Amino acid sequence: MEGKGIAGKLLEKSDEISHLAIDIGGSLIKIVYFSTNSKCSTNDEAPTLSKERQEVPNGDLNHHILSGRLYFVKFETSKIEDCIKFLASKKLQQCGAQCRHSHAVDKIKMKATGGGAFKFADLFKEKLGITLDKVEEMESLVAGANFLLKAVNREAFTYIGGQKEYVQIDQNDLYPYLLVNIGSGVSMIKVDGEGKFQRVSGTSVGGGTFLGLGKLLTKCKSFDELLELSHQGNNRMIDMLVGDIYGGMDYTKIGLASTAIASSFGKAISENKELEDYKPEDIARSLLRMISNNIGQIAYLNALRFGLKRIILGGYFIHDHAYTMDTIAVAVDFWSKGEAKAMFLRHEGFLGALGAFMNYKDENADSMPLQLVAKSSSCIVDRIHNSTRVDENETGAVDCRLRVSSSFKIYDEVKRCLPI
Ligand SMILES: Nc1ncnc2c1ncn2[C@@H]1O[C@H](COP(=O)(O)OP(=O)(O)O)[C@@H](O)[C@H]1O
Ligand SMILES: CC(C)(COP(=O)(O)O)[C@@H](O)C(=O)NCCC(=O)O
Repeated sequence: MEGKGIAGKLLEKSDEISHLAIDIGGSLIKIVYFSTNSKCSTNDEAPTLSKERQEVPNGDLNHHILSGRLYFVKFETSKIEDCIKFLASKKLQQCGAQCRHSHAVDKIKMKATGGGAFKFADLFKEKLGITLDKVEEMESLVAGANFLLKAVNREAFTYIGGQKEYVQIDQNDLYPYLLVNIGSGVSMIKVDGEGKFQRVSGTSVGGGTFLGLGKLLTKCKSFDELLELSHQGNNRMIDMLVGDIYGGMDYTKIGLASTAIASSFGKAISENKELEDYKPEDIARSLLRMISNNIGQIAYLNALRFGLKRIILGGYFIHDHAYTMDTIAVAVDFWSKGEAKAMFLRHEGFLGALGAFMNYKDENADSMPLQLVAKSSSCIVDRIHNSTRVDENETGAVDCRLRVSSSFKIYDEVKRCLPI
């Protein structure tokens, strides 16, 4: 990863990283960083920044607006060494070193969330001298989702009949909603406002289950390979359909079409076949459908439980994947009889990291939360739709402005965030 790939290229172009937050999950590490795209100075002076003094709504002139971009990078948690190398990469260290002041190494803090913020705290300290400043995982997911829904243009969309339809949600009509985060496992959170939420349910049958079972059953080596394989498959070869049980007929009395799945993987019981007799692509398809369907159903039941009409889906499992989104959306629509809507997010995998990022405080301004404002035309890098290969370690950079107090020096934050 070091020096290679999109993330490496981005860093070369964007030397001035001011804030960086990390979400270390069971499967993936997600990093969000803000960069002003300006050069670090070569002496101890503050770097030249493209900052403007700008009047803010409350008449307070003591703030700078830093223009820049939010970048999104991911690594596999099992390859945490790559992530450590990335953070310690020469470019970052150089920038930190050039901006060096008197901060003690043990003062360097980085906002971090996810279980790995606990599990790998010692590793970060040992390898990078960074203390992980932990932000609670559910709190981060909610803060990240709220930010995206409120601030980023063309972020939320519905997926119906193979079509994405972007939804601009009225900020006054955002709450309540059900946030369903499909990571290794699944968390379901009822969100009632900024910082107002309750984790109402969850299931251990999630993204980790798909990848774990998929690897065992198909010999695929990676998530992308498994998704790609699922494209070519036909789940009917393995799933037992209503028609298989009802002699090709619909079960009209209870509203089940003959093509509906009666039992996921059900055909495998009735035939005298071994695993090798099934095509890996059919298994992958059936597995993806089973897990997506199940999550869609549990999400709907929880929405029903609390009278929620809007279900927002996040987590890297979704991965902008057409079949996954379609299955979940159809499941929610089917069980709710059209009453509830499933919505997806462009930056679905980065809710936790974004939320941890939002947790930075401007220590020069009475510890006010940093104010991050996405520019209106923030869809910089659109992802390849209908493809399972969004292979770059980076997705959809977002143009942003960061409002900080005038006494804030960007290099202070660089020192706080990065190894020096
Ligand atoms: N490149 C990848 N490697 C592994 N899993 C991936 C990858 N891309 C997507 N996934 C899916 O995303 C899930 C992890 O989602 P994520 O939101 O990052 O959860 P976590 O925080 O538990 O790591 C995996 O279990 C897998 O289903
Ligand atoms: C424990 C977790 C919050 C960890 O988050 P993750 O790394 O999976 O994103 C999540 O895996 C989860 O909610 N699992 C489901 C546990 C349950 O409710 O049964």
